[in-house]
Amino acid sequence: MLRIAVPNKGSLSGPAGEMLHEAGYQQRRESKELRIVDPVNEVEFFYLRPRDIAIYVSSGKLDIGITGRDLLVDSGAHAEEILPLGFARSTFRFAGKPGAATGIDDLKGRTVATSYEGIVAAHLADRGVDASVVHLDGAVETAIELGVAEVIADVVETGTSLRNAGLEVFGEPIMKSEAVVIRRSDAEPDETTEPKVQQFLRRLQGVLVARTYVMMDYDCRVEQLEKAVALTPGLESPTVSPLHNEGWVAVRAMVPAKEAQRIMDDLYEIGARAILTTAIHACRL
Ligand SMILES: Nc1ncnc2c1ncn2[C@@H]1O[C@H](COP(=O)(O)OP(=O)(O)OP(=O)(O)O)[C@@H](O)[C@H]1O
Ligand SMILES: O=P(O)(O)OC[C@H]1O[C@H](OP(=O)(O)OP(=O)(O)O)[C@H](O)[C@@H]1O
Ligand SMILES: [Mg+2]
Repeated sequence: MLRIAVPNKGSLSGPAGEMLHEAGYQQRRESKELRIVDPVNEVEFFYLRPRDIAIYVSSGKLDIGITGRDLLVDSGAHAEEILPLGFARSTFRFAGKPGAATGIDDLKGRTVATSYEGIVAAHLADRGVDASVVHLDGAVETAIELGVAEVIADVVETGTSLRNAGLEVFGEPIMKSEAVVIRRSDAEPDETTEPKVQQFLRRLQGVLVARTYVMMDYDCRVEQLEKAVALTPGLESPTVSPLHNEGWVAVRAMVPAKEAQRIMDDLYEIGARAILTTAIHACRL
């Protein structure tokens, strides 16, 4: 049975559960459940604090886990990222009152408050900046107003929390994060676990593809086929089938969802008709 760590709370928890559900795995029915077994898929899910997941996975007691890249790096645990998942995207940045600092060199001798002490201390050390780091559990934006620190380093998504606290980012982004699947760094692939891990990754990749692509179908004249195929090259190559009316073909290809409307306009321009897009619910590439 594959043992997988899933975030039990916070920004990662909801989207991780949804992705696993879309990938066909049973998920817990209520938020207080700490572990469940999915007997059909032979997987056991452990619902753990996102911050602890890399530590469990590095211990080797759990095979893989879902966490944030920033949390993985911050933990310093002996685990590595094996698949980015595209949700809980954020940037990790320094911020302060307007004009408080313009770059990392201004932090010398000052105090930085953060929930990600590992990332901040390593970043400062890398750049040879001698500053103090104060660890806070959350709501770090308030630390400046209350005089605990002059500068903070925190997760920024929309920037609303910083704006509400009258703070501005400064310096280069420290890191970009998103949800990731992790496993122990020196995991020795064994014959029973490895195929299950690969199957799990293929299922999640299938969800990612189904979220990013749509299926496009259209009819076009044979003379326009090369131009049409250039607009919809598909992953390998599009499917082209004859139509009952001679001189016409039906074409089917996957296209990026974000570009679907533009591609439909371009296909129409070159004479394609009956252009349809449909959602993809699951996929194995
Ligand atoms: N507003 C946000 N938008 C996107 N990702 C976020 C946001 N806040 C936190 N994250 C990401 O979520 C992970 C942190 O999860 P964690 O559950 O510890 O914090 P949280 O979402 O702030 O929840 P809580 O503070 O309730 O514990 C990190 O990978 C972080 O980058
Ligand atoms: O740029 P934004 O869209 O405002 O998002 C970033 C904020 O979201 C998270 O806070 P959360 O609400 O989880 O509270 P916390 O600080 O207690 O973790 C994070 O710590 C930032 O404060
Ligand atoms: Mg938080």
